[in-house]
Amino acid sequence: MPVLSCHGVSCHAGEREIVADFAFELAEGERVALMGPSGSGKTTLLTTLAGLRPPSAGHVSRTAPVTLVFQSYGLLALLTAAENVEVALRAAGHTGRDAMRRADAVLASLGLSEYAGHLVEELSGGQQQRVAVARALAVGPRVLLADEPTAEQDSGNRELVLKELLAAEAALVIATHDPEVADRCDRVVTLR
Ligand SMILES: Nc1ncnc2c1ncn2[C@@H]1O[C@H](COP(=O)(O)OP(=O)(O)OP(=O)(O)O)[C@@H](O)[C@H]1O
Repeated sequence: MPVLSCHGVSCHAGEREIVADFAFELAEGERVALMGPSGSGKTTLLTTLAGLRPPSAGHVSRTAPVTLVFQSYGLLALLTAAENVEVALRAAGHTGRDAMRRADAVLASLGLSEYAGHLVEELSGGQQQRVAVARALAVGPRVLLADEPTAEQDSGNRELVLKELLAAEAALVIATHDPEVADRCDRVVTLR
């Protein structure tokens, strides 16, 4: 049984149809690259699959909570990198010291140890993007949707982000323009 599926999904912005009659199934542990030109609807589709916007037609089924890495990160700028991750861990039921320990470990895995105590607004775009990935991975997601999570990374950090995403025991959809990222996934779904 898929952990996430949708059938006949259409998404509109006003009168304009952005995604048309889209069907998709994501199996437990499967890794899918979502590709397509800029403006083809990848972000629209991911936010719809995550349940953040209703489709204008069709149906989305989820058998597990869905975690989303936002394209624009969605971090709390006046908290530190570690606090951003701890907020997610606390919301998932982890308490004080355990949340701090887990946040430190996941930030370290993404090369951010020395920035854990920095305010997000003091970090570069690429560092903020890795904090957003850390926050998503920290909660041990079963279904993870990541919107261009390597777009702001240099090649070394792109590898780090990809390695950590692929090491997660999660069913994964990665929206990407990067053919090398797509090559590392099990299959590619392309929006036109
Ligand atoms: N809230 C909105 N109101 C109007 N149009 C929107 C809205 N959100 C998205 N769109 C339009 O929908 C289309 C798809 O946008 P979306 O961000 O989903 O594409 P994308 O494939 O993720 O693009 P990119 O690769 O550039 O991130 C675009 O043409 C965009 O202008």
